[in-house]
Amino acid sequence: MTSLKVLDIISSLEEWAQSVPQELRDDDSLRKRLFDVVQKLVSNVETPAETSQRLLYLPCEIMGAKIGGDLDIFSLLAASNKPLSTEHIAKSCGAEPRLLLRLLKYMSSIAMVNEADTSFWSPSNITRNLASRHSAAGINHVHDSVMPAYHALPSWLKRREYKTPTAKNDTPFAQGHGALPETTFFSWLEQHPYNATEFNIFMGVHRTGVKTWLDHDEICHALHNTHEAEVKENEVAFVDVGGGIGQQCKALRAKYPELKGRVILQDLPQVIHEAEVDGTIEAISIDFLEHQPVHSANVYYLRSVLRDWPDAQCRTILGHIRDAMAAHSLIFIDEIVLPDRGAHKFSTQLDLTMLAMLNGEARTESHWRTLLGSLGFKVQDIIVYQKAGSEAVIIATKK
Ligand SMILES: C[S@@+](CC[C@H](N)C(=O)[O-])C[C@H]1O[C@@H](n2cnc3c(N)ncnc32)[C@H](O)[C@@H]1O
Repeated sequence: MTSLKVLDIISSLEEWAQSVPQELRDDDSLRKRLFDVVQKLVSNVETPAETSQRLLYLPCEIMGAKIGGDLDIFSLLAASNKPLSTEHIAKSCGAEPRLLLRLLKYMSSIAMVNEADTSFWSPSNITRNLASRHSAAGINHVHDSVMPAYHALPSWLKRREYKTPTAKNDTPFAQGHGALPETTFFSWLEQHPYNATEFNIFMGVHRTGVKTWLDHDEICHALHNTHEAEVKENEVAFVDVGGGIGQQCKALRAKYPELKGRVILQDLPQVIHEAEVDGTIEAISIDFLEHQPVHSANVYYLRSVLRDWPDAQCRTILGHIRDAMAAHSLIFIDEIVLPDRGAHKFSTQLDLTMLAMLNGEARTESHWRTLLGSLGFKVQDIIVYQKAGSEAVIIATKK
């Protein structure tokens, strides 16, 4: 007979599944604890048949999200103050009602939308999470650019005898897309403007809702100390190396409008072309594998850049920066710093994605220290600002 305690816990969880208690909404650390424990519990109680159901049909989830985004179903439902009929949604997105009903039934079975009544639909928590242009860009990027690389990874690893790649070419990405081995993800984007736009939008906001380096006092303190000590009007306060379309430069200017000195965004020409910056930020096209044209800046900042490259290319990129640094310059490496044990799924799945896309890698703390030490950097601090994803800023000077 089932014990009363187990029944009580199940009833509470059933209640919470209907409506999350306010306490959990208000306290993010409690919410995260519940999120982690429920995931662990599911994997501990599932049967072999349930494990198969979960794993074998996993790609259907991203497919469902892609189709829902293509048809604008999520934003339509999220904006509506009453449940919408299948016919109403069909009219709005141009799909055949009979087919749309099948799609919506799948989406509701995984809580991507809510089945309010027979053939009537309302938004769920996931619908709202997926309703923005930014979420759509992430889904489009993974579905259209990343999935072929995931598919190729197992056979690519077998062919390469399960060894860490050392070159930037011959990637699972190139194999999966049927491209020439010398094609890298970044060179491929030049020929695929739609994918480039989705990737750049996704990069700008891929951490929406989570803390960033600018939310952390110790990191900002390091930035400010350098700033007060060294920067005059026309000196360089901050360079975002491989900064994409400029989100972090803009966030920095917004947080510190009084910051003196130039703020510079650097990226490939085709990305700089799409940069969304105003007159307070200078945008410069560079190839960071070739050179670092800005000398003696206060801070050289690299976010999610070095994970894209094997060690050899990281050495080249970092070597150019080191040569451009003055004694007072700091380098801020905003990256995954994996713990030696107990890494979270958010960072290990990113590590495999970097391997599949770019022969890249998420590195452990000891790996970072060895790499930076051998290049003539002195690590001053490693500040973890997002524990689950092991997101940290490594602050270093030139030795
Ligand atoms: C993963 S994205 C990170 C973008 C940004 N730092 C962020 O966190 O949102 C890597 C960036 O490196 C840029 N990149 C790749 N190869 C480059 C190169 N050779 N020179 C300069 N930038 C490059 C890409 O265009 C892209 O914007």
